[in-house]
Amino acid sequence: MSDLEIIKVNAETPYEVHTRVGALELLRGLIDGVDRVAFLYAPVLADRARALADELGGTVTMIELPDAEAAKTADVLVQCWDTMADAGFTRSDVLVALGGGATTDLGGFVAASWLRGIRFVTLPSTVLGMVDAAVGGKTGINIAAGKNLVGAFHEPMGVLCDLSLLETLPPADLKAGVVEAVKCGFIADPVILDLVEEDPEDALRWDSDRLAEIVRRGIAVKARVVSGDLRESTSKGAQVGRELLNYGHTLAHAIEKLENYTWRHGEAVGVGMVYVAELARLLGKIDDELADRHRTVLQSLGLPVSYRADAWPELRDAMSLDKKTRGSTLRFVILNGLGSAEILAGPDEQVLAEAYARLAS
Ligand SMILES: NC(=O)c1ccc[n+]([C@@H]2O[C@H](COP(=O)([O-])OP(=O)(O)OC[C@H]3O[C@@H](n4cnc5c(N)ncnc54)[C@H](O)[C@@H]3O)[C@@H](O)[C@H]2O)c1
Ligand SMILES: O=C(O)C(=O)C[C@@H](O)[C@H](O)[C@H](O)COP(=O)(O)O
Ligand SMILES: [Zn+2]
Repeated sequence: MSDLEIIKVNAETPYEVHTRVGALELLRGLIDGVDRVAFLYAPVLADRARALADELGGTVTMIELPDAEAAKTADVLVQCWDTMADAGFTRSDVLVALGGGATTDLGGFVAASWLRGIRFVTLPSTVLGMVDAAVGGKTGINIAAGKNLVGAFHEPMGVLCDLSLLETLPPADLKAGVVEAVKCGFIADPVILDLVEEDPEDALRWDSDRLAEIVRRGIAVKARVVSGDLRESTSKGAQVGRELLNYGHTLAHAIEKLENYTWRHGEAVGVGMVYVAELARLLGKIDDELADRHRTVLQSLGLPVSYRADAWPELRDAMSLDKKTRGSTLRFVILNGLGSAEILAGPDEQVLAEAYARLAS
């Protein structure tokens, strides 16, 4: 057994993240004795969800969500509340969310908001969900003004990453999920970058040992960072707390908004990381080798590294509502070395535009 097969998150109530083929068999034991289960799932996983629900026994209310980002809306949230009210869900009941990051973000927010918070379990079915979204308790929805602007911090009671679910994941989604692990490589664990660079094709094989190690290392970084700053409240001066995990996300969320959420989150994060690498290079914080490595590792995976040149004014506008912004001061996470980051607060507008010009196509 890999020593990263079970990773602990030190939340107020600590919980475990299990990552292996067959991890879903732990679900029954995890929620043993619960009266009612709300089982939320992505449509593509309907058969798997029903089979799992049958194994649980007891009263299970099945809720099929719209696919992908269409699940992360206020309308869907209200529909879930209404269904849970009809089924009489109480504070001792549990919600289970099976799907990618969109499903677990919405499911987590239903759990956070129902009766002001009930327990929930995440069963991520994408690489991105396993490495990132299902762990750490950020839950929420998108609104017209931007990505994840409404939500809550609410930790799951357990996370089961069953690697066998990745067999049916479309290659483009698998690839986009690896980006969040690459992010963890730049901010904390460069071995992840080595693993991708040594054999990018193998890194994208759903059943390779390499991908399993990349996923587990990504989870380990996420678990370590959130355990130190659950509510993203401790960045001070040079000390970067949970905001570290937001590396590349300021521009990424702006791109997602402009694209009406049709770009995959991971693809946008890749471009966002190239952007902050250009910012750091311009400011003399990182050398050319490290800045260029962002492009080369993403390109080796066949991921985008640029965006439309004419989009800058709209992107700049959208970035103002980023959650790291304080007052009117825009803040970015930038590297000052491999595996080492700092907060860049209120950068010069010309530098921001120049960094964008360097990645624009
Ligand atoms: N809460 C967090 O900390 C956090 C972290 C990272 C990302 N996110 C959020 O996660 C979302 C992106 O997650 P995602 O990339 O998993 O996208 P997603 O949930 O939209 O899933 C991507 C696609 O894969 C399909 N799919 C999922 N599992 C499958 C499987 N096993 N087989 C076949 N198809 C499958 C889905 O139906 C969907 O079409 C974004 O909304 C992002 O903001 C949240
Ligand atoms: O867990 C975190 O913290 C992250 O920032 C992880 C990100 O990968 C993730 O996309 C998160 O949802 C972004 O958070 P947001 O607060 O910028 O919406
Ligand atoms: Zn992300």
